[in-house]
Amino acid sequence: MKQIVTVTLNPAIDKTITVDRLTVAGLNRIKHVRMDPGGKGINVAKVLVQFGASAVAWGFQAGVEGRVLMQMLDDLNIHSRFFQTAGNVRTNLKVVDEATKQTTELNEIGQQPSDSVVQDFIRAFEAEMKATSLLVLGGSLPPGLPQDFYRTLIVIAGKYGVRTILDADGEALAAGIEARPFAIKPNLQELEALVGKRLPTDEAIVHAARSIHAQGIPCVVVSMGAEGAIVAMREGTFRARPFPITPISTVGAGDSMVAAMAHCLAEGMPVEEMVRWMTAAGSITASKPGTEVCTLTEVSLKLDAVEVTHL
Ligand SMILES: Nc1ncnc2c1ncn2[C@@H]1O[C@H](COP(=O)(O)OP(=O)(O)OP(=O)(O)O)[C@@H](O)[C@H]1O
Ligand SMILES: O=P(O)(O)OC[C@@]1(O)O[C@H](CO)[C@@H](O)[C@@H]1O
Repeated sequence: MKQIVTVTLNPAIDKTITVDRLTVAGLNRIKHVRMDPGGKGINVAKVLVQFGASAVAWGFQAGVEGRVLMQMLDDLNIHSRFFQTAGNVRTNLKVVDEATKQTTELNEIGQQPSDSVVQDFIRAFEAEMKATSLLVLGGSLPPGLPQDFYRTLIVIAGKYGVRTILDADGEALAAGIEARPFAIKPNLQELEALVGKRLPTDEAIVHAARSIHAQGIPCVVVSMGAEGAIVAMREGTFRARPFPITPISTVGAGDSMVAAMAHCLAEGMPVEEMVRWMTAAGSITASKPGTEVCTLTEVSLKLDAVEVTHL
């Protein structure tokens, strides 16, 4: 069976700190700290490993934090290929406010990979596509990489018949879409930025998702936090509503959706089932601390609790 490759060009160590109530411009005493390997493609790989899929995480890494990150991936039994560059992997701070149940994210900009390492990456990536069925591209681009870097990778993957799921935002998403990835998964804010207007109703979101689908993107998934998701595909447009949870940290919820999509595509599952899997995976991850992700058993048990409507 061919593998799934996830790419995290700007990985991170996620440092999640919990405070009773966040006081801006005041002293905050930290109750709890946890560290997780982070970055969108890495989170997708974490879920896929839990699901028993054959996945490899690719990207750039640097410095002491890079070594710590590689050790964290090893500890989670995640196969990886990270190209070493100068500097240090970033640390992204996630501040959980227990009183409001809100998380504030402070993400570093990341480390610029050298040109020669980028060229090495592209060469090896192209070779790897021959053994790959599905590609997941996730997260921000590190400084120095052109905004159309994802488009370049999608074009290379396409030469080998590899389908791509793209989870990015801003210019990287807009440029990536030009290469016609198989799927995109913007959250609502990212979709609004992409279409350049507010989308205040389900009808407006459906219209925007369908119009992007009509531009040649087979699967458009719009994630909407506690409101669930809207999915536009050839088979139809679906509205998914999750079961209620107590959100602990929503960090990685969107990545868990992407991972569930990759899993379902690899398994050739029917579209409506895929919508169920994606929603359940996102919601279970949102109910876990830090950047901890859902497991196969947890998701399987909750599939029937997701409400899916064919619009
Ligand atoms: N508070 C919540 N209650 C129930 N389900 C949730 C909640 N937050 C997230 N989810 C689930 O996770 C999915 C993805 O969430 P969201 O739209 O916040 O993704 P995202 O913004 O891409 O997240 P991230 O970038 O942090 O991974 C939702 O579609 C939903 O199924
Ligand atoms: O700064 P980016 O690359 O946009 O997002 C990075 C990040 O916030 O995304 C993941 C959650 O989706 C976290 O693990 C990680 O810290």
